[in-house]
Amino acid sequence: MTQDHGTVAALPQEKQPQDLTLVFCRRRTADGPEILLGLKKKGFGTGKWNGFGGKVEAGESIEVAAKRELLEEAGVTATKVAKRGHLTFVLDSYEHIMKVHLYEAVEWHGEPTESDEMAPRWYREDALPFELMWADDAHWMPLFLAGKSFEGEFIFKPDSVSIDTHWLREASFE
Ligand SMILES: COc1nc(N)nc2c1ncn2[C@H]1C[C@H](O)[C@@H](COP(=O)(O)OP(=O)(O)OP(=O)(O)O)O1
Repeated sequence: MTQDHGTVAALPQEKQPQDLTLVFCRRRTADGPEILLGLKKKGFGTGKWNGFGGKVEAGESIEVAAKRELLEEAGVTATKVAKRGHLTFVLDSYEHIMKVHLYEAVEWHGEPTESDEMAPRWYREDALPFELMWADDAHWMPLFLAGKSFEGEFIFKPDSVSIDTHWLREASFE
């Protein structure tokens, strides 16, 4: 794990924070564990494989928002989720500082179904398409897959593709 904590650049003053969610479902198969990713079809991050999530709406709890976005985007109902990450993202191409609340769906049901926003697909956890995912994912996903919880900040370069500075550390959300 990279430990740049303390050396990361100051967050931009002109951007307001915005809460977003990101949820991952997992399953065990005869070939090993798999994780559900979705190909983003429109909006921010189009063309990337990611978990399911979006902005928390006014008056909505973060956990309710996480479950709502999973249902809207993948047709999957989560009855129990566990907070696994708190990640801050800063990109020139996004007007807010993203505060992303990352969850694992611990209990869920429903067959993943394509929506207007995401096309879901199960991936083996040892064969994730990191080259088609956000650059930060390669840093924290190993912690997620190992069952750990974490927090961190990722400040992207002006291209909004590669990471300029970051820190990442294990954390507890109990
Ligand atoms: C920059 O790095 C990122 N990495 C990862 N793994 N995920 C990210 C990154 N930046 C954003 N995300 C996630 C956070 C959210 O789950 C989505 C973005 O949400 P979106 O803009 O699609 O929110 P919605 O409310 O669904 O959008 P609409 O307002 O268009 O309905 O990406």
